[in-house]
Amino acid sequence: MHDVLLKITDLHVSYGKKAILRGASFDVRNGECLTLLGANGSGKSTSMNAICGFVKPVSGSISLNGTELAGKGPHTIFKQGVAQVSQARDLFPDLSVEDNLRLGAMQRGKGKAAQVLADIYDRFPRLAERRRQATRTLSGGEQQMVAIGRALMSSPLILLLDEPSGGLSPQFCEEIATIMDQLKSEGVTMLMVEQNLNLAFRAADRFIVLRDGQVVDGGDVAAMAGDHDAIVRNIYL
Ligand SMILES: Nc1ncnc2c1ncn2[C@@H]1O[C@H](COP(=O)(O)OP(=O)(O)OP(=O)(O)O)[C@@H](O)[C@H]1O
Repeated sequence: MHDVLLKITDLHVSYGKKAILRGASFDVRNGECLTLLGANGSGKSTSMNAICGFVKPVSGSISLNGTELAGKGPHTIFKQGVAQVSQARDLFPDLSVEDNLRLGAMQRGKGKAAQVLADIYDRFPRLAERRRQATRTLSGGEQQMVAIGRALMSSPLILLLDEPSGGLSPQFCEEIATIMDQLKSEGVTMLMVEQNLNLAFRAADRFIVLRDGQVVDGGDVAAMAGDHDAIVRNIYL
């Protein structure tokens, strides 16, 4: 097993003539949670979308366990083991919780999917209780759990989370943080974009700061000993 699971090297992404990522390089190590920080428009979501194949890079490398992903399509990248937690709004609102979860299994055989589904219900008892309910009738936080559960159904090598706390109450942010702690203790590798700095620093092992499409700062969260002010200043410079 490589120490580095995902290696991004000199990544350039443009929308039309507008360069958004301008030589971004960073690694995600096996089993860690890395958080991408940066001001609005610095290229965080673009980085996630390039890794998932929704946006094609102009140049640079995205390597997963030594396999090149840059230029491949979203379906191929998903099959290689990269699962993005969709926003809750991307769920199928009229389908039941269970049907939404099952859609995440795609590649799995029937027996394996049933086992993974059982594991997800163990992890999210709240979803088990609501398995037959139409997803639109769930609260925002519960829908976010379905989105995380659906991504986990493919047993990914790396889970990408774009704003997992988006619009949730403090109580649900806490629940999401607990879920992420649990995933980390199980060795799930995660890459996260999160504007809620409390959640970002609580869940992450390491952080990087993007500015104008380049990585300008980064380090271990634990080494900061709770002193986040300097990082915050660096984000919003
Ligand atoms: N599909 C697109 N077409 C054209 N420009 C885009 C597209 N998607 C994003 N952009 C632009 O690219 C820049 C970076 O956007 P991106 O969403 O990556 O930033 P971000 O760091 O995630 O910001 P935020 O914190 O506001 O979500 C922005 O200026 C945005 O307007």
